Amino acid sequence: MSNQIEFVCFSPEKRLANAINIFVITTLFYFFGASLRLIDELSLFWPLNAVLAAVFVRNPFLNRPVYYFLCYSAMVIYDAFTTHWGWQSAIINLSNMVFIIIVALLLLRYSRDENENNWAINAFKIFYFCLIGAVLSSLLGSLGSLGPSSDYRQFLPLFADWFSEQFSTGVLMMPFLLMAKWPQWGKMPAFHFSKLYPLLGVIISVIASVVIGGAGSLAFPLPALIWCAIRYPLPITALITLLTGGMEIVLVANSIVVIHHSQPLVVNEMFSARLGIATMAICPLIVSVSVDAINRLIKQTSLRADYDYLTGVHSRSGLYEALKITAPLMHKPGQKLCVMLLDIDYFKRINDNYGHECGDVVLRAFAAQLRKAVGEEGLVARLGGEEFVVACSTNSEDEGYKIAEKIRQSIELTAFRYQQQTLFITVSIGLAATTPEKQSLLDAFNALLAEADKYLYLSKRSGRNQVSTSLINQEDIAASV
Ligand SMILES: Nc1nc2c(ncn2[C@@H]2O[C@H](COP(=O)(O)OP(=O)(O)OP(=O)(O)O)[C@@H](O)[C@H]2O)c(=O)[nH]1
Repeated sequence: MSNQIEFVCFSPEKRLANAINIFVITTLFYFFGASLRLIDELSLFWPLNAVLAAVFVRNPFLNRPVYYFLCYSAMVIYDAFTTHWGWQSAIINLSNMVFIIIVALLLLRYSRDENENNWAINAFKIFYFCLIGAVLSSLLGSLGSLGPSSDYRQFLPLFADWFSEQFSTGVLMMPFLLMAKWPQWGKMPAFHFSKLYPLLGVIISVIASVVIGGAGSLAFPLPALIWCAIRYPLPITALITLLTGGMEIVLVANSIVVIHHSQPLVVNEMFSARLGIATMAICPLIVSVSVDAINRLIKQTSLRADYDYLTGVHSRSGLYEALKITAPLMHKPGQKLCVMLLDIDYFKRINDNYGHECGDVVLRAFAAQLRKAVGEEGLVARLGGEEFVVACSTNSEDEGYKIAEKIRQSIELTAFRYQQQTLFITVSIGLAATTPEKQSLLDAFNALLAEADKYLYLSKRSGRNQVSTSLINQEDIAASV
């Protein structure tokens, strides 16, 4: 579980401060929960357990018996001062501790190492761990509430009340308490009103629950909440979900959302149930739409892995993108498109003699040298291994040949360094050029690449470290370089 907001009041070194703070937080939230209590000593919300479980998860160093004991003491002392003191208080508060300890330990044991991107998995875990914690603590709590001489037929309703409260408060609060982080105001994106649509959707659907009523109306905010999940960061979604869930519980408890009777609109239970089911049915659809969008994004991203990770020059797909988008803007009508295919000579020997890491260093330096020689106007890409391609627009074939020869010479003269070693390499180049008439630059490039490949082969066969091309009188130009 990510530890994004440190609870500044806790630190592994300050044990006394930790003890005092644990005591104070327990007392404060006990007071808060007690203030919200309704009938039968059960509360509508009992935030204390979720808050303390989150404190223990976010500060793993607090997970020691002494701090658990302090929590328990604070609860019992609060009871002693405000209501009653005795075995019933001891058992009921023990049930609180059961929830806190079980949920905290399970989350620490199974979720601590996962990063926050595993939200879906963590959310499931929070759900199940709260379920386990709520069942066990409610068993104890409802027994404690009943007392020895009570009517045991009351046990089930008491357990149901206790359980539903513990479980719902835990599931609603824990995600927010665990994911919350301070907003980074400096990095906030610009505000657009459209960003509020999902939140407005939640508000409108809660209002619809009040107006329409019935059991199904409780599901009305679900699609808008999923919309929030897609549009907002996790902590914000968790906060909105917490507020919406809390609001719904308050509305039902106060009969503002009536789930048993018809409301101002003439509705029956079936109407509400159908609406609720339809609302829920659309949620998987929303999720699937978002998953589809993510998949398309991933596909697009992998297609547009525009740069080679090792050398920083274009990858093959990046080069194609550039030939489609940027190169046509720079290529003037009548200019030549020159394509050079380059292959480092005997590169395998570098790997064999100095290791693969040295090979990587040489590839990186080679690519940098290539970019320098080609300049801003030309495109450089790594096709794979030690094979590179250069595409540039020139005013004549001679100019293309001169660039190729300049590259060849600069590589030959460069001292490549790896650790204490100084290495010299050479490169073989195949060159092809044409004036693209009706063809697109990309089509012309593909045709030239095949031709350049043939001349590269010729360069290799003729002894390497040379430029081969059919275009011009190479000796004349070489002499002029
Ligand atoms: N270090 C490193 N080596 C690579 C990389 N990609 C391919 N190679 C190596 O490049 C070498 C290419 O060897 P060959 O295709 O035999 O060519 P060569 O030794 O350059 O010989 P010629 O091309 O005939 O002059 C192989 O040893 C590959 O393992 C890489 O990313 N890093």
